[in-house]
Amino acid sequence: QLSTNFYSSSCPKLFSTVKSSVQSAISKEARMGASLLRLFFHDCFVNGCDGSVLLDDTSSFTGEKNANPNRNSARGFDVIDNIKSAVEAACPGVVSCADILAISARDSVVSLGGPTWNVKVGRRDAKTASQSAANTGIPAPTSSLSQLTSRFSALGLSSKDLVALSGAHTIGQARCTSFRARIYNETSTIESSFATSRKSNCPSTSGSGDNNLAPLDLQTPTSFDNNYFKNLVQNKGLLHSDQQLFNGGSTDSTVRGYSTNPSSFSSDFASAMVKMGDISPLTGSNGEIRKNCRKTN
Ligand code: HEM
Ligand SMILES: [Ca+2]
Ligand SMILES: [Ca+2]
Repeated sequence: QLSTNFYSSSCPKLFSTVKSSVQSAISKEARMGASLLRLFFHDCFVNGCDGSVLLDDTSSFTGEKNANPNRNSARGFDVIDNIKSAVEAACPGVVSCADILAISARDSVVSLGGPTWNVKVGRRDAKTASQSAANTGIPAPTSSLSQLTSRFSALGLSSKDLVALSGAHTIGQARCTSFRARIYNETSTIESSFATSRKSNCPSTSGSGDNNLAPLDLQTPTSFDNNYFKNLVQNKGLLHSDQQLFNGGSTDSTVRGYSTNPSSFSSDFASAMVKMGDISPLTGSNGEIRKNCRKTN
C-alpha cells in the first residue's frame, strides 16, 4: 500500500521540507547523516518501519531507546523532532514519524554522496514499542554470518541485501565497546597495523574508554562510497559482524564485487533500502499519525 505519491496532495512540500532539514543538520555535523540512516534501520528491524524507535520511555512505558543496541548509541532524535516540527508547520497532522525516518535516511545518504532512490510513503505510527524485540531483533556486532543471514532472511532480506545494507558502515562511528573484542582477540582475521592503530583509542580493559569512537570506515567516514568493502577485503572491518561478510564464506564474492564496482553497490544498496522500508508497515486505520514523534497521541 505504500507509494511515492501518498502525500502528493495532502503535503506537497513534504520531500523538500525534509531534505532541507536533513541538509542543515548534516552541514552542522556530518556524522548526523549516519545517525539518521541507522535510526531507520533500528526502526524497521523491530516490529517493522512504524516509528517505534522514536518513543520515549516514561514512568509507565518502556520503549526501545534503552534497549542494548540503542542505549548510549542511537542518536538524532532531536533532529527528527526538528524535521517533524517543520513538516507539521507545512501540513499539520498528516505525515507519520515512520515516513519522516524513511525520507531522512534517503536524504542523508544522498547528502553524503551516495545513491538516491524513490522513497515509498504512507506508513503510520505505532502506539507501542518493544524493548525486548529491539534486544533480540537488531543484530549484535558479535553476530556470525549465519546469525546475520538468518535474521535478515526472517525479514525477507537476502544475503545480497545483507551485504549491500551493511555497506551503510561506509559512514559513521562505533564505540570502543562495540569493537574491543575484535581488535584484541581476533588476531587471525584482522590486519595487524589496523588493530594496533585502533587499540590506541580503545583500551583493552572493559569499563575504560568504552564510549571512545572510531570510524566504521577508516578512510572516508563521511562519504557514502564503496570504501567499506575495500576495507573488508584487506581484513580491516572494524566490527566482528563486518568482517564476517568477508571471511572465507558465501558472501565473499559479493563483497569483492562491491569493492571493485561502486555502481553495483549503489544500485543494490538503493534496492535493499526500499525492501527494508517495506517491512511490516502500519497502513489504513492501523496505528496513528503522531503529533509528537516521542509519544503516542
Ligand atoms: C548487519 C548487521 C549490523 C550490525 C551488527 C550493526 C552494528 C552496528 C554497531 C555495533 C554500530 C556502532 C554502534 C555504537 O558503537 O554505538 C553501528 C553503527 C552504524 N550502523 Fe550498523 N549494524 C548492522 C547493519 C546496519 C544497517 C543495515 C544499517 C543501515 C542501512 C546500519 C547503519 C549504521 C550506521 C550508519 C552506523 C553509524 C551511526 C552513527 O555514527 O551514529 N547498520 N552498527
Ligand atoms: Ca519499529
Ligand atoms: Ca566511506
